[in-house]
Amino acid sequence: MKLTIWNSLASKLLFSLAFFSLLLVFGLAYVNTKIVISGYKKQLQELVEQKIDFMLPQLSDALHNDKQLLVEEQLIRLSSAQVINGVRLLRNHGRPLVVGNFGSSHRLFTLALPVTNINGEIIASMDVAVSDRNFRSMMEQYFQFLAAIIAGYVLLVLLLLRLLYRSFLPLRELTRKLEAFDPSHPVPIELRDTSANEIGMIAEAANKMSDNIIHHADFMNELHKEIEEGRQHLKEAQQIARMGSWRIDTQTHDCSFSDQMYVLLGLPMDGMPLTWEALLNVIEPSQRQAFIRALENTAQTHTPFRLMHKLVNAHGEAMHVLTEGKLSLRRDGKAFISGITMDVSEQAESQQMIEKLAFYDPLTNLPNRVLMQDRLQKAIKDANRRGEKLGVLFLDLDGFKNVNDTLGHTLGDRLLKEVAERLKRTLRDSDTISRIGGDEFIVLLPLINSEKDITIVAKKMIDALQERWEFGDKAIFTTTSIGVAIYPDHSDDADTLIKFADTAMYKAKEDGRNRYRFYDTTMGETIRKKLQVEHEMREAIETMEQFELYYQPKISLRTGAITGAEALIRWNHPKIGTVYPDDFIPVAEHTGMIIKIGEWVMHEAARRIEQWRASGIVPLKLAVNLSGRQFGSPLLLHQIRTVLQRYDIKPEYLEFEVTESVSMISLTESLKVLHQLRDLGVGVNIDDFGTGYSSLAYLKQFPVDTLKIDKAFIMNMLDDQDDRTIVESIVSLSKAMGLKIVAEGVESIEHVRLLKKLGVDYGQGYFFSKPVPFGQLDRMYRNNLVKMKTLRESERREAV
Ligand SMILES: Nc1nc2c(ncn2[C@@H]2O[C@@H]3COP(=O)(O)O[C@H]4[C@@H](O)[C@H](n5cnc6c(=O)[nH]c(N)nc65)O[C@@H]4COP(=O)(O)O[C@H]3[C@H]2O)c(=O)[nH]1
Repeated sequence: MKLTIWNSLASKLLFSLAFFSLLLVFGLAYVNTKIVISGYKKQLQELVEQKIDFMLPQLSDALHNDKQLLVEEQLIRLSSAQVINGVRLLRNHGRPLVVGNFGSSHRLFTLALPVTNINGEIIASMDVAVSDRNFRSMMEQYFQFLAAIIAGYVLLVLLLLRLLYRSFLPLRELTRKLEAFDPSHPVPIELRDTSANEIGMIAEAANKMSDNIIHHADFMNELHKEIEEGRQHLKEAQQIARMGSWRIDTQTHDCSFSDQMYVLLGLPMDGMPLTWEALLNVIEPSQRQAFIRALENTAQTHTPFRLMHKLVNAHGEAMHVLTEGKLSLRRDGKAFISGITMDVSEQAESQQMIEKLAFYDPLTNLPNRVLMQDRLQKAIKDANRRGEKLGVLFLDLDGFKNVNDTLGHTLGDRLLKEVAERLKRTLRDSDTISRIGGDEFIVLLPLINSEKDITIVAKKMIDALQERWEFGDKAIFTTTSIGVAIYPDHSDDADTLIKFADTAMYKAKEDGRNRYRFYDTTMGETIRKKLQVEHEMREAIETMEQFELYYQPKISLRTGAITGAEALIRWNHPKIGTVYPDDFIPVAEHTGMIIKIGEWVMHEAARRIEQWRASGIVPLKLAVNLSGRQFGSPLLLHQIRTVLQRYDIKPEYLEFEVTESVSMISLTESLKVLHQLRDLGVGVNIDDFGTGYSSLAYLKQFPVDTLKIDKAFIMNMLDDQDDRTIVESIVSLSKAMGLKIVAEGVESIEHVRLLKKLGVDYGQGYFFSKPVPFGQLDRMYRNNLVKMKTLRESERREAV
């Protein structure tokens, strides 16, 4: 509403006040003037009447007596009074008598009086013209006074109006400020007039009110901020927790959802309300009924519900969710179910993962020991019920540690995965393959009738695992040892069966690896002994005093001369006596003690070479065996260099024997080490050739000059045509490749004859000499030198 002069209360008040004040003033002035005038007139009349009364007896008398002059005199005297203009006497007889200026316009009023005689009879009437002279001056004074009073009054009114106007000014300011007052952004009204009057009180009240509103607005703002922060916090919390909240009307199924719920369901937040049908649609069809039932049950029984179920959201993402809801009543009495839905896919996956980790090997995805034990127990029960046997096969890869040490764990892991795959391909679905740690696997073979069944499977596994493994440019050769225990033959207890299979596996390793062994009762003792050996070997390698190198000479089959010797370690055990390398090298290899032992062997052999040289004899070439772990050790080259330097011997007097299987674990790595050895100037032989299934094509790349044919072939070649064929082909191929050949295990003259016939260069075996202590070798060598010298001389003489 616009404030105008017409609707302004102040202007109305002011105008009214001004108008009524003036009306009052002028009214009062008018009345007062009237009173003053009438009072004055009355006074004048009384004065004139007094004068007339005073002269009236003489006038009456004069009239009565018709004394004209006296009458006139009387009238003149009367008219000479200051307040009388003139007199006119109207007699009953005769002409009117006028005295003075009766007709003057300055007459205030005319006083008509009867003139009576003493009898009371009217004898004349007299008109007296009362002068307005005094009246005028009196009235002038009166009006001046009145004007002064009115002016003063008007001034007073004006002052009052001004006061009033000024008093209303704060109200105008208040109006303006109230109009401008914005409750959403309130600012203090701050009216200046706070004087102690009604307006001041209003101003003060308005100030207070604005302060209160500001305070309230501040409070509301804070509250709003807090609510907003709370809402934001809730939103973020929902985002972080991947949790949406919702509300569903139990009757109409009208839904309302939080933003995160839309996100969760993969639906756009375009203002379109989410419907009950849309919600049901994303729930995994098989779980929809369960969801509806849970809601209905909550609506009926008022008990909260908690449901784990699956969703497939609008983006097609499947997720595990946890939905919880409870019944709530609105103020209007309507019931709805409010709740939350949380994406627990990660937790579900973690849970699955935990369960998987608890029961499965993460590398190969095979059952782990826990699950295998559980399955074994069940399988035992089944086998018991059906009266069948059950095979427990304990597998351990041969030389897996070498793979890990030389090629790294990544490749080791790939190998294990591949092993798992090959085992799966080899076995039936009903068989359980488990990895129980490291390179150890356990296979459960149910439905077994006899040992023969197990033997077939064990062989199949050995065959499957000894094939070449190729990983990029790396080819690995490895074999497997398997121990077998059978339910109920060996035990009816799961743990015992596993333990027995493990024991049998150790036996398979001891017996040369790449084979299987069935458990028998004597094996336990062997294992115990093995642990004992390990313990005692640890003590023995502290000083190395219990160890001794034996030497087995290598003989030239053409000349019969000793051309070298292989250093073979012996452990002179204080209680047991001589312990042969086959009984402790695998343990030393397994535990890593081989590195220290191998270093000692190199030193010992080098010391002997140096000893020969010092005594003036051309040293024999001594061959030192390198196990897989030594071959892959980064210390190997350093150790060899140290030895060569320390004993100051020529590298050509030292050679190293690496078994075929070790050298073939990884072609790339082996080639690298073999080249490094050749660069040092030391010789390298491939030992036990023929057992490792290596291809001669690979061998061609090896910087080696000698092959040692495994003694098993030599020892059997006279009786076994296959072995003989193998020997023949190794010899012919080696010759074609320009390699020297050493035949080990030469036990008889027949061996020698055949080997010579085949063209083998060197022989090593019991026929020539068993491994002997250095002193003995030394004597043999010196005698041989003499013999050779004599032979050469007689040959020379014969020639001459
Ligand atoms: N039946 C029969 N056997 C014969 C005949 N000629 C030699 N032998 C035996 O065959 C083995 C030859 O050594 P190897 O094949 O390198 O096989 C060696 C070698 O691989 C390993 N070894 C020995 N000494 C060391 C060593 O110092 N370091 C490492 N790493 N391994 C060693 O122990 C294995 C066994 O050594 P030993 O028990 O000394 O057994 C020796 C030797 O005594 C024969 O005509 N008939």
